[in-house]
Amino acid sequence: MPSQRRGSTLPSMLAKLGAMTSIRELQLVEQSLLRTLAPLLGVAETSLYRTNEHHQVTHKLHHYRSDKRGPDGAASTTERIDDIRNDASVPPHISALLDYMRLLKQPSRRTHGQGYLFGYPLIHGGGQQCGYFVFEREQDLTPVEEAVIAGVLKLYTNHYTLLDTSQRDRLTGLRNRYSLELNLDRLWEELAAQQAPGADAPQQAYWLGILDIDHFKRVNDQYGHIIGDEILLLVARLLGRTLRRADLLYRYGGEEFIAVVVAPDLAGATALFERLRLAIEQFTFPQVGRVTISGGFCSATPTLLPGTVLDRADRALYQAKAAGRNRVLHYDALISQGILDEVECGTIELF
Ligand SMILES: Nc1nc2c(ncn2[C@@H]2O[C@H](COP(=O)(O)OP(=O)(O)OP(=O)(O)O)[C@@H](O)[C@H]2O)c(=O)[nH]1
Repeated sequence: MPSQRRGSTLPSMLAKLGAMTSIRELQLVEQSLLRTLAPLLGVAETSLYRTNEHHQVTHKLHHYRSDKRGPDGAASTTERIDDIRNDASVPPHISALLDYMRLLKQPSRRTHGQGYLFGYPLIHGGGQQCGYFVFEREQDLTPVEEAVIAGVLKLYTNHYTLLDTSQRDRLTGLRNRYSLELNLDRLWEELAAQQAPGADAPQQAYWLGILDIDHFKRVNDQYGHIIGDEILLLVARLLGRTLRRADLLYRYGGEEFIAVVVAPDLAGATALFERLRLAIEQFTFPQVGRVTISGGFCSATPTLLPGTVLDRADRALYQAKAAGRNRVLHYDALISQGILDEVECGTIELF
C-alpha cells in the first residue's frame, strides 16, 4: 500500500477529534475515527471490523483516501467510505490477525508484502472487545505514532461507549427508541441514495415490523413485574437470535419491539417475520409457559417518510391483534383485501 502524504498537523488532528466527539450517531463516529487516523498515519486505506459478543464480524468499514494535485498545482484529497453490513467475509491474513488480537487482547503487527499489517483491538467500557482497527503501511510505526493511535482509540472508545449506553434499553440491552430515530434517518438517506439515478450501490429491500407481546398486562398481573421483566428479556433474546446479522432490533416501548430487516422480496420478509413469531410461540417460558406475539410489517421505502412506514406497520399490528393475535400481517395485503384504507398521513406519534 503506497504511503500517502501526511497532511495532518496537531491542530487539524485536534479539530477532527473535536468533530468526532460532537457526533451522536454511532456509525458516523466510526467513520470519523477512520477519517482522523488515516491522514495521521499517512495511509491510503484503513478499516474497522466491528464484532458481536461471539466475536463474529458484523460489519466492516473501509476508508480510502488519495491525495491529488490539480493542473494548477493545488493539492486535494478525495475520500470514500464503504460500510459493509451484509458480507462478513474477511481475507485470511486479516482474519488471522483478528484471531490473534481476540486471544491476546492487545495490538498486533506483522510483516505483510512490502510492509506491515497493524491491528488494534477496540475495547469498550466494561472491558468488552467489540472490534478492530486495521491498516497496512510500508514503514513501521514510531513510538510517538503508536502513542497517538492508542490515545485516539481511547478517546473514540470512551465516546462510543457513552453514546452506545445512551442508545440502549437498560433491561434488554437492545437499541432503544432514540437509537431508532437516529438510525432511521440514516437508513432513509442510504435508501434514497441507492435509488437515485445513476446509483451503482446494490439494491437492498428493507422491511420494518412492529412486534408486540400479546396480553402482556395479564402476565404482569398474574405473575408480577419481575417475571414480566424476565419475559421481556427472553423475548428480546429470542428475537435477536432469530434475526440475521444485518437486521436491526429495537425495544420501541413497553412490550413493543421494532425489527428493520433486509429481505429480497415480500416472500422473504414474510418468512422472516413468521420465524420471529414462531420463535416466541415455540419457546416454553419459565413459570408462564406459552407467550405469543403479534406483528405488522411493511416495506421500508425511501419515498415514504419514516413516520408513515411506522404508522403502516402499526396499523397492520392493530389488525393482527384484532384478528385474534399470534400472527404477523403485511400492510399492503390488508390494503388489497380492503381490510385497511390507505391514508397518507400517519397518526402514530413519532419521536
Ligand atoms: N414487567 C414490565 N411490564 C411492562 C414494561 N413496560 C410495559 N409493561 C407493561 O406492559 C403492559 C402492556 O399492556 P397493554 O398495552 O394493555 O397490552 P397487552 O396486555 O399486551 O394487550 P395486547 O397488546 O392487546 O395483546 C402493561 O401492563 C405495562 O405495565 C416493563 O418494562 N416491564
